[in-house]
Amino acid sequence: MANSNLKTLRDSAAMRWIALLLLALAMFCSYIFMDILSPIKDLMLSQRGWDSTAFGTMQGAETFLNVFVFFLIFAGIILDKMGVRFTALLSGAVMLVGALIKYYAIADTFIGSDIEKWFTENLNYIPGLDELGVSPFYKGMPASAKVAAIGFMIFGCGVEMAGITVSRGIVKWFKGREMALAMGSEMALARLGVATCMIFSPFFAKLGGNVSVSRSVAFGVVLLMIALIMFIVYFFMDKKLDEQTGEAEEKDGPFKVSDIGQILSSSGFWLVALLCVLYYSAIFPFQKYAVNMLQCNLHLTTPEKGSFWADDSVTIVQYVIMLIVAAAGFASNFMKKKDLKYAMLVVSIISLLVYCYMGYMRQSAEAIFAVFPLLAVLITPILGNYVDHKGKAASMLILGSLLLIACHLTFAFVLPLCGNSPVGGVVIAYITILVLGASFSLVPASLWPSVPKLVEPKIIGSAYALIFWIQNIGLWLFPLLIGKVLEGTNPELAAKIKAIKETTKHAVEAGNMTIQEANAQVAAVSENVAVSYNYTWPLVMLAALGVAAFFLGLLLKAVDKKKGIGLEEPNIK
Ligand SMILES: NCCCC[C@H](NC(=O)[C@@H](N)CCCCN)C(=O)O
Repeated sequence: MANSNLKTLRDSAAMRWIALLLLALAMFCSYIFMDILSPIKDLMLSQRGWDSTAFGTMQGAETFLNVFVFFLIFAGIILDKMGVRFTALLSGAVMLVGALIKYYAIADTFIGSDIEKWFTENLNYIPGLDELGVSPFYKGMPASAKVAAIGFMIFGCGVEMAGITVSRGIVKWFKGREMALAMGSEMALARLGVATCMIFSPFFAKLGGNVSVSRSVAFGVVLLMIALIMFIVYFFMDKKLDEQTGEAEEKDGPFKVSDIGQILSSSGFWLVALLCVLYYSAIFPFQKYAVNMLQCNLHLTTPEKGSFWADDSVTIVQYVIMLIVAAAGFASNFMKKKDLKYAMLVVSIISLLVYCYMGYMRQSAEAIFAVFPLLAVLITPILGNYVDHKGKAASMLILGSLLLIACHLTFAFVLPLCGNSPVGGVVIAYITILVLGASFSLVPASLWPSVPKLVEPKIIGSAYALIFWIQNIGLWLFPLLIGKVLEGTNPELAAKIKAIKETTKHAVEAGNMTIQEANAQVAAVSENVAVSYNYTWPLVMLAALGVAAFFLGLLLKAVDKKKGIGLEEPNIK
């Protein structure tokens, strides 16, 4: 250490922020993998023969073990018993194992393998769970979707465990210092991960003109290897810190069953946990379908191959502009001089507008939707700072819910009217997505820092684990429900696929068509069906979640006033 007065690693600002960078980069990579298939739902339908229900079931599997096998609760116990660095390594390894299984399911080698055959015939339900309607598999689910679901379940355990571990790690390194800014920065980088995924997943899938969905998943797997390396480096920093402080590990809040009772008896905790599950259920599951929703509503016309806007290098330029938006916006938080702060913000906003223009010119739903997490990258730390100094967390939760309702209703009822007006449609889509991005900054920036005001410091880790668990119930259920509502409200599309499958099957049996020709016809119809869904009802369902979150927000504000919880008070007095 440069300064001999510094006693431990965490006393050095540089070391503290390096520790945060390692944890946040690991989360950045995990958030990329989390949504790796979301922007290529249309390709999964056309290349792997999935339908919306298979896609929704597979996506929902991510939270299955956390919710029904209570893995998140165990993760909390492991974290409190074994400490941050061990749990970080464990979560990194679990994420990687799950990702490798998912990669195998999507890989070309899986097609026609014995494993595919076995999974086609077996694992049609889990005894007991099927009766309850919570089985992550069903009869007729494509084998690749079943195996991908198994991989995604394991990944889901790792990523949620990592989420709790990183939060606790930040508390360990930043307690009494710039903790809210550190948490906001970590979330901002995670959002950048989602934006990166929206651009690079389709980019890799379509690289060089030939479509390969497994290439996107391979990209995610490589990133998870990097995440594991980040956790390994963090392991040594954390160990060094403990050697310096003389602490064996964080033992200040061990998980005890009696603590759960204490947490569950707090009305404020319940209101925040319910608001969290309602709000996040209308965001994360939506994110998995948003690109397809835009494709279905905007009738985008991909630029001709060989034209300037269709070139792969434009994607890279657009990503660099995205990094400028994020870096300038993020840096503005640290500028002491007001002029410099505003200059950074102006650079960030101008870059954002350039980014939006490029997204329009490329007619790319993925690039258009990528501004959603991008705005959150820009303003989550700013709002976190606001909560730290000015408070108003409960009001921000209410405002965030109102914006959520307005956005989902606009997607449901206004966007479909703009399909024939290419510029109008894209402009409305951009504005709505940006407003949704603002909502997605308001709620997380105020919700997560409010939890320490609701429970004793000793049980904060357990409280986060419980909120994550309750939230995961919604994150499991809603992708599934969106898929089902989508299929249910678009019966003619499912019938179209069934009809072409039957017609081509008969033609092949009669010797009038080769299997290749039949597959090509099915793929062509599937491709057309994939961009023809009417998303009105799934979106109305998500808006209804926003309405419930809004009323809970009002109730929380009233309870806060009555009980003096201090949610409207600044964190730093
Ligand atoms: N330091 C704040 C941690 C919470 C961030 C929050 N993430 C979650 O709530 C995860 N449980 C979500 C996992 C998503 C699963 N698809 C966030 O706002 O990202």
